[in-house]
Amino acid sequence: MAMVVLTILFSILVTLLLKHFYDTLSCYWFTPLRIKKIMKMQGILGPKPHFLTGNILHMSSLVSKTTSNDMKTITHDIVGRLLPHFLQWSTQYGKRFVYWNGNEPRLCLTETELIKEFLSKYNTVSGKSWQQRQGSKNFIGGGVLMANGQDWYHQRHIVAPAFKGDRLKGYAENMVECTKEMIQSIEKALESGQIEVEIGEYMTKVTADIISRTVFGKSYQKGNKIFNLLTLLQSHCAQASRHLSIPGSRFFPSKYNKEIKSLKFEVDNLLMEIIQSRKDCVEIGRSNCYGNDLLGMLLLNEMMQKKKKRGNGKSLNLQVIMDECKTFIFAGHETSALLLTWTIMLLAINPIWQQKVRAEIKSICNAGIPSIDQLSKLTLLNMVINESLRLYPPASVLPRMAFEDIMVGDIYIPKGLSIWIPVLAIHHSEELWGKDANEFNPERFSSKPFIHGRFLPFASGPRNCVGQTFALMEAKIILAMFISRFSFIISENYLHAPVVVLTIKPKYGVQVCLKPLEP
Ligand code: HEM
Repeated sequence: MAMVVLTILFSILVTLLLKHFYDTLSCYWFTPLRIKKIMKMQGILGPKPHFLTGNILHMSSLVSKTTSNDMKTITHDIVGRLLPHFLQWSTQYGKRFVYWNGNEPRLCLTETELIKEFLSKYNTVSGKSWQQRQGSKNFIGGGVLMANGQDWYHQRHIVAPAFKGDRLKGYAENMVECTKEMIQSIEKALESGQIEVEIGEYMTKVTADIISRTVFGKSYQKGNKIFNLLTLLQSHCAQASRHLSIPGSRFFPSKYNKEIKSLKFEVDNLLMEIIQSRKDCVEIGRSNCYGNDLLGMLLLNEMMQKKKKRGNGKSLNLQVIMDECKTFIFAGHETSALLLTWTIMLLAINPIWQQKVRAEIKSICNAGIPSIDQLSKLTLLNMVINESLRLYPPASVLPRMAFEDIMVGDIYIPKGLSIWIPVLAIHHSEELWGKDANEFNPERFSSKPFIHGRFLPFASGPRNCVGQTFALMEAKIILAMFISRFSFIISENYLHAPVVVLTIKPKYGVQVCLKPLEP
């Protein structure tokens, strides 16, 4: 009898091992070969990939070469510096080519019509690849940014109302308060004799305060702590994900993997404490709502859906609620800080535009603080923000994987192929923007008809940035208040050295010399 049981167990083990072996082979060998063959048949070629690493090593060596020196002058011609592999491969293979990010094949797409079609039509059958999800799993988990298919659809519908109508307007007060604090701390620095500041630090702090208050409301101090831990966690995850193309690397007991585990535990505990105390307050009757912030909205949704016994409404479980909070902190912070930092750099080197925008703010807003209704009247400021997002889009590329076979225009995209949209290159394309594509010219956003698919700082289609209106409202409030309080020029110490570390950053920050203006 024992022998029979052992034989059965052994057979199960062997079957599982064989299946695992076949899945690994299929993931690293058969599927990539199949995709390569299909693309070749359509005349879409690309650089030869290496086993496991694909074209990653070649890309990193090109990028480290082009970014090893700082730029000699402040020019916005940065595609060759940040996406040298794109320039090389598009010259060699044309507008469409396939390259390999490890074992993940990626089709580069720059044709605006095809981008528009892909981003508007295929949101539930395309999404974030295993590599992308794995790389961010430990710091944002399964929140809306990394969710796919029906899970994404469901989560998007739950979080989207947080960025609409009165709820959205309700965040303005926080934004003004946080900006006032930031301005006071700059004034203090100037009073102490400083004439120059690294403006990126202030923008990072103010956007962190705003997002912590938006997500956690009154619990924002704990929120700030979570924010700091998440920042550390994100950088560890970025280090660890460099080895993701090696099978099983995520299980190695490396220094990073150990620290990731303990940081994640700490963040989740802090989040759980906040959630539990809100739930307790409602349960014992000390409060009649879960809070007027984003977390409160998610908890209310969870409670209402649970109550709907017969309805088929799905609720978010606690882990997803925690992941959603982390997602908003991650997605809504660095991008906004960078938009503000690059815009201030652009205005610091373009004094005429700085004066024009200041005059506009003065003529529209009382004491430089815009009300919600005044925001839409700040047209010059809006044009400057768009031009800044065009030249320095915080998210320089958009990768999405096809989970089913699809047709985009005349291209047959097999399941498992990722579409890679090089936003930065599209934003700097002379073919799409004209001869002055690399110059700062906000006028281009004044009247020219909008060509769909060529301006993608927030992606587009149903899976665009859900926080776009929040981000633009925040940017206008902060910039309007800052510009009307200080005049500024770029410091001699500023070195122009944009780099891509997930987003486009100024390598050494942006140093500006400030002069307070009369209120
Ligand atoms: C200037 C600021 C911002 C920029 C340039 C930006 C850009 C983007 C882009 C390009 C995407 C699509 C990413 C992809 O699919 O791979 C995205 C998605 C997203 N963004 Fe933003 N974002 C900004 C600010 C914000 C803010 C302030 C929030 C929240 C408060 C936010 C929340 C999100 C979320 C949750 C998603 C995922 C949406 C989905 O997949 O349905 N973003 N953002």
